[in-house]
Amino acid sequence: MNDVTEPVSATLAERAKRALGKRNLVFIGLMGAGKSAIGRLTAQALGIPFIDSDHEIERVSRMTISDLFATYGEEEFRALEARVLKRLLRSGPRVVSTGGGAYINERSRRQIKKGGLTIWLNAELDVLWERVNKRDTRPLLKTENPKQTLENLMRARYPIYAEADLTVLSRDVKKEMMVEEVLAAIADYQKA
Ligand SMILES: Nc1ncnc2c1ncn2[C@@H]1O[C@H](COP(=O)(O)OP(=O)(O)O)[C@@H](O)[C@H]1O
Ligand SMILES: O=C(O)C1=C[C@@H](OP(=O)(O)O)[C@@H](O)[C@H](O)C1
Ligand SMILES: [Mg+2]
Repeated sequence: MNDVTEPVSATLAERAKRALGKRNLVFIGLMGAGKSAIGRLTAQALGIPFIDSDHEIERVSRMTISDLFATYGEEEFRALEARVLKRLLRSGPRVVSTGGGAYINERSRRQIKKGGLTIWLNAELDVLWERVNKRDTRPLLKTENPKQTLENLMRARYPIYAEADLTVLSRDVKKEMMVEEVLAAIADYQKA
């Protein structure tokens, strides 16, 4: 039990920052859940650096995610993703937003669990679909029936995302409200 009384004046962001300490905060969840967008805003609120692992992968490879998948295939992409994550998670505190498949890959999942506090942005299919169908940047959804593909990924992945330390329901509310809920979840988190 933590018996230190919080000063009443501490803002939610300050309390969350204190609870996070030197750990990284790692966003996981399916495509369209808001990991990149909410991760960036959360880092701003906490006043700590933000890195999106897909962005970092694109920077070091000088290729887009789509081109990486098309040229080298998913397996090579996962190997590169695991290497990049290992480096990004070496020191903290940072907010790291991962791509949707990172936590599903065993090697990356091990690194993520070791490297920080994990937060799953859980979302319903229709919320995700409304968001991802506006863009064609996600190679895994270039199928005949992308909504069905997304649903299949939900079934396969949600039990694994559920291992996260924290879960917040991602839905169509203002992004600032999502950030508040994320900060509250961190501030309230007590590891057993
Ligand atoms: N709470 C929200 N309300 C409305 N749109 C959102 C919300 N969160 C994210 N988005 C939008 O949904 C799209 C997908 O979000 P993104 O952060 O790229 O998801 P992810 O990185 O999990 O795939 C983006 O256009 C983003 O601006
Ligand atoms: O779910 C996945 O396997 C993927 C999700 C994408 O990231 P977002 O979840 O940020 O869209 C990106 O890493 C790649 O297209 C693969
Ligand atoms: Mg993203």
